[in-house]
Amino acid sequence: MSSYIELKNVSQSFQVNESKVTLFKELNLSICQGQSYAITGPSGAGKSSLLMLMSGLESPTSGQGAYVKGEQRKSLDFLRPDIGFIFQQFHLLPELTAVNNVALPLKLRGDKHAEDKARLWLNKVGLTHRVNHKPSELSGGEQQRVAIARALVFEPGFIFADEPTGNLDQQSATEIADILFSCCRENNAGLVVVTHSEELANRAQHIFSLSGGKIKAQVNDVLKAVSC
Ligand SMILES: Nc1ncnc2c1ncn2[C@@H]1O[C@H](COP(=O)(O)OP(=O)(O)OP(=O)(O)O)[C@@H](O)[C@H]1O
Repeated sequence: MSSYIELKNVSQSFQVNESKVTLFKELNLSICQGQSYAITGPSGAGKSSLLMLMSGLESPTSGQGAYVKGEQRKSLDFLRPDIGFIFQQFHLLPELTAVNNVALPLKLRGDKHAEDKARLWLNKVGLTHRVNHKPSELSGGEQQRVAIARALVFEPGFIFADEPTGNLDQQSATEIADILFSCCRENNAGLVVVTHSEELANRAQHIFSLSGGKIKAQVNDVLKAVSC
């Protein structure tokens, strides 16, 4: 059963001291499971804020978000068990080895096979030889591979990635993008990537350009995009 995230007439603003900062007004968009999306736009346009709204981790000032699964339409609060997050700074737990970082989300869900599954995912992202290394003993690209394995290990319906290649050299960035897009495709996960990289954005089936509080949605003609 395919599912999607819907944002309807969503606006976001912040009160900072005496002044009100409006990031965007009345945006409408959908994110479908199994499809890939990039959010681009200038610094400060509100890309990360939009990612937080889509994932249900923050609430909009006005408008509604919904998580639609077949006939069921729920609030975005119900999306939480079904999302994985990847950040520019990796955010791995420094005291845990790669395998324990990846196993953690499964252990928190009470999965008895957590470590076996974590090893399988580290194998998929090409880190079989680094399973017992701690983050400080890994390169930036390797840490991001661990973060991808950790985000995908419990097979969530949606993956959100905020500048996942921002800290990496060109070759590592390309390898990470290959792994991220192919793993999401294999798992039929929806993928939303915030990026300043045109190269990364062009890998997505849909591109949202956010600027001046408005969003422009484009379908990537080179890749096959389908509606939910
Ligand atoms: N909780 C908050 N309170 C006040 N202002 C906020 C809050 N969250 C974000 N902002 C402001 O909203 C603006 C947009 O931030 P956001 O991180 O979403 O932009 P961005 O497009 O992702 O930028 P960048 O490309 O530089 O990462 C910024 O000016 C930021 O300071």
